[in-house]
Amino acid sequence: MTSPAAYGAAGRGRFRAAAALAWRAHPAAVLASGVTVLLMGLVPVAAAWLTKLVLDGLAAGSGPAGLLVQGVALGVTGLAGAALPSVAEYAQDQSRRALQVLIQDRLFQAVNAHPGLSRFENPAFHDRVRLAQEAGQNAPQRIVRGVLGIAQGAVTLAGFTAALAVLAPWMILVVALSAVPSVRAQLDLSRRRAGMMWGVSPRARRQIFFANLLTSPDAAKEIRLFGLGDLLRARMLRELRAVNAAEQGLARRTLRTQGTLSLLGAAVAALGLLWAIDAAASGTLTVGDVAVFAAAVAGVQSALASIVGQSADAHNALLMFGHYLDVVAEAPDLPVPRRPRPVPPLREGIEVRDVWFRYDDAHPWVLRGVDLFIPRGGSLALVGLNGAGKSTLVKLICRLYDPVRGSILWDGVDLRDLDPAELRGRIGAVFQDYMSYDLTAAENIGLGDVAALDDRDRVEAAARLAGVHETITGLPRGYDTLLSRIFFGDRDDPQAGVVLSGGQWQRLALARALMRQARDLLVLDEPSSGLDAQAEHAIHQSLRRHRAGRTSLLISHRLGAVRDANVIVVLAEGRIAERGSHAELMALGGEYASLFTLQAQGYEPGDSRPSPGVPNLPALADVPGLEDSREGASPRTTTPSTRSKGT
Ligand SMILES: Nc1ncnc2c1ncn2[C@@H]1O[C@H](COP(=O)(O)OP(=O)(O)OP(=O)(O)O)[C@@H](O)[C@H]1O
Repeated sequence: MTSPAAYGAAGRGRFRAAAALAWRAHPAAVLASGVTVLLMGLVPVAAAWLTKLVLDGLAAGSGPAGLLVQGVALGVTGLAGAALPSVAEYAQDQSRRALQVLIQDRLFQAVNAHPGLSRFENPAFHDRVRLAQEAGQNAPQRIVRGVLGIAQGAVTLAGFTAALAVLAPWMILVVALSAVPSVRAQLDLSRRRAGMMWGVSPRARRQIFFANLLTSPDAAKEIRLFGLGDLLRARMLRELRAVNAAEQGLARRTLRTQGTLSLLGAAVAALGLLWAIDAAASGTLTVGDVAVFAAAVAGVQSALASIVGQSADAHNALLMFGHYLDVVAEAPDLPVPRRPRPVPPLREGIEVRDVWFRYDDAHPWVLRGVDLFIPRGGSLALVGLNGAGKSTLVKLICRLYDPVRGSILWDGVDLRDLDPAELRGRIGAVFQDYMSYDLTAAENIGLGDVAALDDRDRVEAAARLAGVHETITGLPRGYDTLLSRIFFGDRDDPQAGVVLSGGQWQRLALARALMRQARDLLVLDEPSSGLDAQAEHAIHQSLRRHRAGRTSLLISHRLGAVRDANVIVVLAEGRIAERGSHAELMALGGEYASLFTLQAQGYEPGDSRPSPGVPNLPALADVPGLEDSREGASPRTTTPSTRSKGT
């Protein structure tokens, strides 16, 4: 557990960070807020004293002329009391808006600064980012407002304490003592609130996940086909109810605590007032004194309550702000060298040297001592069954993760010694799980090379290479057509989206990678899995011409597409099982040969025999629940499939 001293130091650090941010975002608004809240602290004290002076004057028989100054002052105080809160709110809103921009900017700079993928696959990171976003929206503002509120309460408290010191010093002690349990209870509640929010965070995340799933265009088809709507809705509600139950528990505790504290405060005020009335009856206090006494007791209590409430809120905001500071200060998920070596154009090649990798210590090894070399200008194809580790190896070559053991070398230099951004600047890649951006067709392609985003000639050239140019020119606004399933509407509306087919999206993704055609290494992870046979053939012809003389790494389950690679590497369970040219591997008669033969057989009529070395799948009729129940149905046979995830 954190010690109180360490906690205090952390709290002070967070406060300094929040104050510095607020000042940096909008100094004038912070100054204006400070001045207005201090004046607001003085108003009730001034009003009470002026009221006392007016009442005492009236009791002493002064006429309107004698009380003119006090009356005008009382009016000005009332005006200030009415106007200042609006001015303060305006200044605080200005500060809040400026702070939000600054904070979101820093938060997402920090998120972008992670060069790898591991953080994004870690649920705790997502929880922290979500809380950091929530905290970033309002925590610094709450902290600053809390401190200003405390200052305002302190001014009011000092004024009324002075009044009580004159009229009934013992009452200061009674009111102060009655505030002690309030301070403790509010701080306890604040700590519980921060703990509760962290505790329900995974549930809140799941609730958002289910809610998004229910409206996601990607999921809509399966949800309807499999009738998943009610199940997902029930799961969403289960998470929401659990979050609500935790909040409800805290709300009940807050109600109990605050109810008890209010009763205690009312009892103290009632006792004081009884004493004041008695003292006035016996002539110890004037009528004005009674008025100022009643205002002072109420003022001290409400100033104390406000100080305690503002401290608790600021304390809670400080705890939440900790999540933001943690995310912003988090070290990059992959170590980035302080002085990275430059990444010159590839001269010799890329070497994977005895690479072992697993996603974390609890996971099994995905790659087990992989060695390979992609010479400059050469093409290497990776093949293997699902889960063999092909995409993982590609991600390591792009340094989205670091090998657990072994290394990957770019012209003999370990990737760990290079700047990841510079390295990626030398690579063009399309991944199996490519992105479809709700942007125009031109932007979807141009994002492959941000510097050439507006270079229509290059965008078109990449689109032609990927065989998608004709499709795009046939769209209502050609390259400027918005491609989207979210922003969908009237055809004449420039904001309306057009929906593409899966294969068309895949060609766009390929075109995006081909924007980097001049880069040193082109990585194509299943670039054609969603294409029809004709398109696939055309694309591979085009890529073959395009890849000639360029360094490329190709993954495909369609072995016909990789047969002309210089070297084909067969991965099996994270190890290299075979390597060689197509002819060499066919002559070897191993796994590649059996997979290739099997695929070739798929195009021959009437041969459904399983090939050696390829896992055989059960026939559908052998799978429980999938027996063919149709009467007289002829038995069905299934052929083992090597289709990729993307198909
Ligand atoms: N982000 C991840 N976290 C944990 N395990 C992962 C992750 N990505 C992949 N894996 C695991 O690593 C193994 C290899 O996956 P990988 O995607 O590299 O295989 P692949 O050969 O590309 O398969 P496919 O042909 O199906 O695309 C699989 O067992 C998979 O479950």
